[in-house]
Amino acid sequence: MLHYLMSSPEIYLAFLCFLAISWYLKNKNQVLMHWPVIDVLPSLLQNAHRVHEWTVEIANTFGCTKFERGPVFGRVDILFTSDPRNVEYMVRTNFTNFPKGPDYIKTFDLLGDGLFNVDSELWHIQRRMAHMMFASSTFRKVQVDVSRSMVEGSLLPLLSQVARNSSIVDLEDVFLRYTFDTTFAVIFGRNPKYLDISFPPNKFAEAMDDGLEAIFYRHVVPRSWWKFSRWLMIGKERKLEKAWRTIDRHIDKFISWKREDMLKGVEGTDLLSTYMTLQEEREDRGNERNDLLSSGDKFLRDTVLTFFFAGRDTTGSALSWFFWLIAKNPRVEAKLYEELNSTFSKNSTEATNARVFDSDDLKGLVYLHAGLCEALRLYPPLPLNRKGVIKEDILPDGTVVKPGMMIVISTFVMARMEWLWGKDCLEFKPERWIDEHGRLSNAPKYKFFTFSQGPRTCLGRDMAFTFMKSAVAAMIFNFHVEVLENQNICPKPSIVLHMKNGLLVKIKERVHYNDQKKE
Ligand code: HEM
Repeated sequence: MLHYLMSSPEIYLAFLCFLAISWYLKNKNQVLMHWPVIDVLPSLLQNAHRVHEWTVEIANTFGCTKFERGPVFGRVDILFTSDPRNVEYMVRTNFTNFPKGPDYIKTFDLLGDGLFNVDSELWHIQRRMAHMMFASSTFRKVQVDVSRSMVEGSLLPLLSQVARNSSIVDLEDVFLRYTFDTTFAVIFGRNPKYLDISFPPNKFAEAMDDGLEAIFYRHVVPRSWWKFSRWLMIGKERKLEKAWRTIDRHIDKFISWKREDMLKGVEGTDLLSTYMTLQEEREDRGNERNDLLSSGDKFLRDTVLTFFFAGRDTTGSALSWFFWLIAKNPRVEAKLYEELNSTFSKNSTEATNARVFDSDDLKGLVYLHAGLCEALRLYPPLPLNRKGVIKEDILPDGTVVKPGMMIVISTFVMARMEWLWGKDCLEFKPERWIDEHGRLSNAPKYKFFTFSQGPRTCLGRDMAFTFMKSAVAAMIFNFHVEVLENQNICPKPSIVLHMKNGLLVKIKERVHYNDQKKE
């Protein structure tokens, strides 16, 4: 038989094809297929469009920790884990052994040497500086004032207009515009008015989106491939280059504006002004240490871009998923409305006649806080986190990790594990976050990594809650959001958990509001 096959190459080839096709058909429904040489690359490419759902399937099939090797030509050992014990160990207990690593900064090179990217001493210095700012009462007040004025001056008027026209609007687009304006205002001290009923274009926002998209693709294709594309300047890398130039041009302009303001003696309380003032003070003191503050506009560029990247898309994505969950759970919406109604202190605005909540009111809204935490659990805006390894170590589940390995943590998977969150893990239940005394419960915190934990925990968590709460409270109190039926709502394959197709809704003004107007 073998002799016969060898003497007829066509038959031999056909036989090989038959074997390969049968093998493929037999294995094609497997969650992960291992091919010779290219290993799991075809599975990754095949599932890239639904990467978050795929990671859940992997965890359901193989358990919440799985080791894989990349293709031969882009060899990298990857460990996927969603075991909270491992995550806690890496982000807190033995934090110093799990830095972001040099590969991270190369992949996210657009962000330069900003806080998000760097490790060791460079990270310590920046973290201390940024922490001081985020903890200051002045900066907290800026956040409260900015969110209130954006909700009152832009968000509610826009939604009233949409309601009056009975138009259909993509709520995710609205929220990304809202968080663009709020984040921009706290960082640069100006309102760019991206959230407007005319839905204006914005080159800076578009460049940020393109940059994010290219960075995501760097996670899907082998490292050698995206580096080769970069060298040739083709595909997503070309798009990234263009976005990079646009971003730099804009940030240069924002820094110049600020410098002009400072020369005119205009004092700002935004982040950029604060960093620039620190730089000036350093120069005035004649401090010769070659530290970050003396590294000029490059430091300012990397810092403000990092804050912008960290704050805008994450918070916008969280709001979109929250409203989708509310639409699917009218019981929760009713309870939220009840809580808002009993809290509202009479402070309606002249401009819109709509009602916004002040920061003291927002602090006491337990059910609202619980609802947001629950949405952030189910749809973590940063669903994947990456770590490197310095020294060989053993994770709490017994997995050995070695230098050079890439560890990928999925908080999206974590929310979907029955053994961790119970049989109802897929349900949207704000009650999970409230104890028997009606107070916010501490119990779920040890398994909640949406903002990460430990020394590198999110710096903007409170800011995100401020922006989200002001928007959600005013929206639910004044409007009912009706999500259009038959939409395919699913996560977009991206670094940030956006919706793939947006969220189309109609807006209805609440009846109670009209009733009170008549009084
Ligand atoms: C719902 C909204 C947000 C979520 C879910 C979120 C989540 C996270 C996560 C998971 C990390 C850790 C990332 C890592 O270790 O690689 C992080 C870090 C960070 N976040 Fe947030 N974030 C949000 C909003 C914000 C906002 C509004 C800001 C402020 C502008 C901000 C600033 C930062 C910064 C500066 C870091 C880096 C901290 C460090 O490396 O030391 N975040 N965030």
